[in-house]
Amino acid sequence: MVASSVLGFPRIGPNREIKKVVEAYWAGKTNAEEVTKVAAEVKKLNWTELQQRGVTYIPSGDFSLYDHVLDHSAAFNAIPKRYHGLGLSPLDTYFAMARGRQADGVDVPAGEMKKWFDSNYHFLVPELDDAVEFKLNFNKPLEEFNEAKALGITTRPVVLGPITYLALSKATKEAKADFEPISLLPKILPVYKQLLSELKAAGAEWVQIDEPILVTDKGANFESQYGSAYPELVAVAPKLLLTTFYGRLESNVNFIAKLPIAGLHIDLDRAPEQLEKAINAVSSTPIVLSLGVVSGRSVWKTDFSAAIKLAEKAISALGEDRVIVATASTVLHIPVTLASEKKLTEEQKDWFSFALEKASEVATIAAVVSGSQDAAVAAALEANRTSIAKRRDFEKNSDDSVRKRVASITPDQYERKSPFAVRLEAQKVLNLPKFPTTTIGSFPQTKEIRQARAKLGKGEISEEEYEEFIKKEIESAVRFQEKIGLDLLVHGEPERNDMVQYFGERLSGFVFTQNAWVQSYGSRYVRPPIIVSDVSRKEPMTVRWSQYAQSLTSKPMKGMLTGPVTILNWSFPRVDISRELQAQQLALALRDEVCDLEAAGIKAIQVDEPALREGLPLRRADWDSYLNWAGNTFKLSTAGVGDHTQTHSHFCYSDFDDIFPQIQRLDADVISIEASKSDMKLINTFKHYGYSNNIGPGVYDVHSPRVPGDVEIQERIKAMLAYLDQSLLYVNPDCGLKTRGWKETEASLVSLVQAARWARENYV
Ligand code: MET
Ligand SMILES: [Zn+2]
Repeated sequence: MVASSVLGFPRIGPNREIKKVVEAYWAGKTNAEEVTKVAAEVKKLNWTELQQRGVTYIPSGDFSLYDHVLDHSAAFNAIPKRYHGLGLSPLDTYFAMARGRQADGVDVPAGEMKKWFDSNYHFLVPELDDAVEFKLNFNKPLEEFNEAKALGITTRPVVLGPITYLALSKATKEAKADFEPISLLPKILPVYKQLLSELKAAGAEWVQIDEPILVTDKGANFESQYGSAYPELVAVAPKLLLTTFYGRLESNVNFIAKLPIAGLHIDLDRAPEQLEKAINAVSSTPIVLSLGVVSGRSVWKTDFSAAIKLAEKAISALGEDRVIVATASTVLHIPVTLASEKKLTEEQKDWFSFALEKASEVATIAAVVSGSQDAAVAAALEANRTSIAKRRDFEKNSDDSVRKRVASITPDQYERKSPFAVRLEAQKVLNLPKFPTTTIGSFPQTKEIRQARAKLGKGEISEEEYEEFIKKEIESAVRFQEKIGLDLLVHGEPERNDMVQYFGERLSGFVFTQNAWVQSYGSRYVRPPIIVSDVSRKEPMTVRWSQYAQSLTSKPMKGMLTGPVTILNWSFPRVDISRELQAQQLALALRDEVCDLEAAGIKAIQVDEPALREGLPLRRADWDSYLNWAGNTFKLSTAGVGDHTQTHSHFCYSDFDDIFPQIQRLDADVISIEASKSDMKLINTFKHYGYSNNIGPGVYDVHSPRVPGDVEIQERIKAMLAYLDQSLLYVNPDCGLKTRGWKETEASLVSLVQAARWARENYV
């Protein structure tokens, strides 16, 4: 009998229960007991659902109140010094690491957040040095294993593997210059051994140990570490299933198959071609092969026939007992269940499958390849065949005018009319001072704004009343910026529920869900739209609001758009046509919008591409092709304007060092880029590559409620000016302010404006 498994499950709760309780806790409206209680209910529900759907291996230990990498650091006592001795409870220390804390005389910034592999999930980067004293503060997988056991449910605990954990870590500021976190492997292993042996003693048969670093180019560097660490772990652990996901192992499979592990999981959604190599690598070993045939990243229904073919191939080589049918990765990246969607048409619903439905898929596929004669299994197989065939039919409806327009794109459409130096002169019409201050676009999305939007949705207020409300919000954002003395203004984006959803709702080709939330970071969840057919613009999407905002002030107003690559990366894309083609369609729609904004008198237009970096393939060999089409689509969307129009772009959340030259290639007149949390690591990048257009590295972290002082901002400006041309430096925060409150927004921006004034006086 072939077993089935799910590698990890969304931990947000079917109705965003975790967000609600955690935010209430932060606001002082509830206590730690209540948080634990709600978390227990969500875990119970997840386990029960997976059990009912017939999944053989159900994950535990993958739950988190904020981030599973942060949980791991807290459990292993990798708590940076700045959080010691603050007199906080363990839970408050944990949240201080996650989001900083500024209360009751305590003032500590949050840790750095980075994108988790090539996804839109963010993890807290562990900070390590030789002084770290690893010890097991708590055994989360064990606690959850026992929690499930008490409910009568046997689970397979999930642990983040030691090599991936260390490879994702960074050195603290205090670390020796040549310190590499991986050097701590001998020091961390005893703690892993304790964790694993406790699981064994508690009766866990298997443990899932996640080592996704193996699908990146870095993975191969760690061959000797895998070779030394895993035999030690295996000696004391339950059976270890080493899991790799999000990409291909390439030759790493050869050394991994030599480890004394009991199972190996490979991602066959992202890399179906690696099956054969994996079978060959494990065939002469006792290793069980877990086949990731059901995507954990896509919301489209799995084509059973393709999955079955892969599974049958493995079974014929290894036998039924050595094959598991699994999700390709955790299904954390997709919404909880299709059952919550009441507004999708029956046709649309039939195309998709969310986390719970994917669980049913793995169970069904496993049953089919085990030769099940069950009528329900046969019916599910038949239903899948019909759904897939219907979707294939639908895919034949392409929008000919869009396809033709894409096919006739010419190279000159990617380029601005004149080089930057000429544009810089022409853009003096904006009348900006030296060190221009600006923000990234959004202002606080207050309760009032969310309520007004909800009321409009429920029909409790009319379209006109809503518009009046938005106008007032824009007006007060404009007055606020004038009052504190910002130079280049924004309208504040009060009309936008989300920077991608807003555009998706106005373009053809998307469908929307009501409750399909996925975790982006901590309590921030997003509801990505789904691209289902060719994309085009029906009418201008933002011009009216930008024009209105500009009419209120004599200062220049930035138009604000989300770029093609970000819309694509933060949506669930189609899987029947290439991502490149989808991005081109988006770019043409945005190009029209950019030109319309210019025609409406908007002198500066920002096209945000925060997700450009996360779409970067995990293997360097695949980078050029991605960067080429992604960069081109950005350029296509912005290059239609005249020299006097200032184009901006914005990037955040990630390491930009390695793609910095590509950002230069985009040729935006101004870029703003997140910089404050990575300890100004970007500074080194500037030193290395330089930058020739205007640039505003963020001077403070907006993902934390902490308020920076003006001297702190001055220091950052000073540091940046060591490598950047003072005539090209902009002063702005790291990102938009939508998740912040007004109080801290005002205090922080006042510091920012003061710091820019200081710079004007000190750099003449
Ligand atoms: C995640 S990047 C956000 C950019 C957007 N313009 C904002 O300010 O919200
Ligand atoms: Zn941003």
